[in-house]
Amino acid sequence: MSGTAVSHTGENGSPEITPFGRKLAGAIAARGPLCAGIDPHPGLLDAWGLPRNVHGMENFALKAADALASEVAVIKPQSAFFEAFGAAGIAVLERVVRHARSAGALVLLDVKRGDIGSTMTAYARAYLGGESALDADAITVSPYLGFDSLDPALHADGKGVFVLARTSNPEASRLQNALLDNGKTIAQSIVDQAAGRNAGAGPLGDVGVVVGATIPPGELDLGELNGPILAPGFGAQGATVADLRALFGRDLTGVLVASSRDLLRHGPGAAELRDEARRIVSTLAG
Ligand SMILES: O=C(O)c1cc(=O)[nH]c(=O)n1[C@@H]1O[C@H](COP(=O)(O)O)[C@@H](O)[C@H]1O
Repeated sequence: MSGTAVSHTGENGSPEITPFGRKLAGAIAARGPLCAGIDPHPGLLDAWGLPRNVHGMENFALKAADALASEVAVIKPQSAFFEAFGAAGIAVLERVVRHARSAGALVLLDVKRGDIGSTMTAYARAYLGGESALDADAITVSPYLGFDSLDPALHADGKGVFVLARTSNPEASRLQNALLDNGKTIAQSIVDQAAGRNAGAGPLGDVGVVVGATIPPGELDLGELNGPILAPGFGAQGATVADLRALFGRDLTGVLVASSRDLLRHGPGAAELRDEARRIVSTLAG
């Protein structure tokens, strides 16, 4: 279930790469649909009794990864909090990514990248290229340079993307619910383009979308997506399990529920972090 992409030998004898969607479906079946965010906020460093410097951040991030990566399906480090410390912070991020993958979690690196195709190729190499020190299983991407500009990341073998469609923040609605000339909202058009890439894949395609758990039900038609949905906004941003069910339906198949601050505030004890992760998974199943 971990980041190891090559799992079988294909008919022609060459290694067959397990698609990200299949790995994710297996991870969710085994561990539940929780995506644990690792967001080393200054306020959380204070709460864990750690200094607001790169050493405190390193201690926080490695402790959180160590406690949670053997428990949850997906670990989502938020790159911004690591980048804030420059090269030393990126070095910590590299360790977190490696450590979480080797403990059996899939790593969704939250970098929200998006650029013209040739630059996107470099981003894909940085985050989804097997040779990179930041090689993750999936990344978050922004489609505002055009969905097809994301192609280099969409074509990375065995890797996944989560495309921002309808984000959890209150400022998002005006732009993402704006109507295109075909009468669809921008958010719906992004979902539909992701669905086009996932057609025929099973059990889940590799192209996920980000839909905030905080948005009102009924805005989006996700019925044809055939891919995973990352739902941030649960916990610290106010969304509840009832909100998730109202938005995505009773059975949350394919929905990866993300929590960062609300989960991490249960640290620094590893047992407390794991207990809280288990509690969330059981409420999502019930
Ligand atoms: O892509 C994301 O993960 C994301 C998308 C979105 O719509 N809203 C959102 O909050 N996020 C990220 O999810 C995390 C939310 O953290 P908490 O609110 O502390 O659970 C942050 O790392 C955000 O950058």
